[in-house]
Amino acid sequence: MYPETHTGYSYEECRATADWLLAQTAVRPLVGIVCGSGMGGLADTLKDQVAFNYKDIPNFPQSTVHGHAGQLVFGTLKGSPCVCMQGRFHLYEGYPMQKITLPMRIFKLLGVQTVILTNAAGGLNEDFKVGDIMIIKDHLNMPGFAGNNPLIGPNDERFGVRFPCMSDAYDRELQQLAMDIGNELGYGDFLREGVYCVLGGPSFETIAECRMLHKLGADAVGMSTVHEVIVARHCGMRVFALSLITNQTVMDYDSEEKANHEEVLETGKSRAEQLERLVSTMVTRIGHNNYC
Ligand SMILES: O=P(O)(O)O[C@H]1O[C@H](CO)[C@@H](O)[C@H]1O
Ligand SMILES: Nc1nc2[nH]cnc2c(=O)[nH]1
Repeated sequence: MYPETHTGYSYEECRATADWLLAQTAVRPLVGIVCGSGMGGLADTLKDQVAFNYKDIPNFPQSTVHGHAGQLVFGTLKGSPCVCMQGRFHLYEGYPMQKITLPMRIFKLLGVQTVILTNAAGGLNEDFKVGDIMIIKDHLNMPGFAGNNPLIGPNDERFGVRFPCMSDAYDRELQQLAMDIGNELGYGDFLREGVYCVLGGPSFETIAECRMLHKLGADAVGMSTVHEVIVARHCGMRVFALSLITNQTVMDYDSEEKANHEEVLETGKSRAEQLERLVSTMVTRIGHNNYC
């Protein structure tokens, strides 16, 4: 009934991967972090690191994109136990959605309660500037409109329900916490909130596509995060996500601007310090079991 590419990994295979990792580190992470393009420096801020190359982890895919190192790093952030993906997987790398989202189920089985995702995105909102950090409050799942959802296939109730709710995908308390911390850190001038739209990539958008996405209510566009969020919410983890606006999308036929991955990585570098401080401060203030 379900094509092979839709079956993903079984609960037992996910459990085996999680148990393999747990056997090799004493860290019991409550927070899982995913680093966006050019934002892998976040993982370097973890103390007492135990790092695994993706190629050594049973069932894990490999990172193929420049700016995604391909390591799973365990450690502590100001005393809080964390696990951090230094490099994520994207649909355009040729992996099925069930594979690019596998790490979310591994996070869950490692004991993670809160997932923090970061990404590089093109700004669609004309009020945004390159270097702005956008707290994601909602998403538009374009591949989902075409029938591509990471939860397609048989549902294993040990992970979650068949029809998970997504109107509360992005935890509102965590959004407020990020806004408060950002303001305390003096980031008010470049801290925004908005709607992230995912496309399959790897080609960047045409001018007509950018205009359409903006009209549909998207503030930023990228090629990741949403699938991970859906799987993380399906298995009951809290989610916080942010986009670094690495480039302004082209909306005007007279513009000479051209989207490119080098600019994306450069902007990542130039905001690395602030991003790391925002995320690490959040980690120290997130309460578990009783929320914030
Ligand atoms: O979403 P992350 O992984 O940050 O990467 C973003 O940057 C790349 C394009 O430059 C695409 O992969 C896009 O999704
Ligand atoms: N799709 C898309 N992804 C990005 N990632 C970083 N910038 C962009 C962009 O402009 N478009």
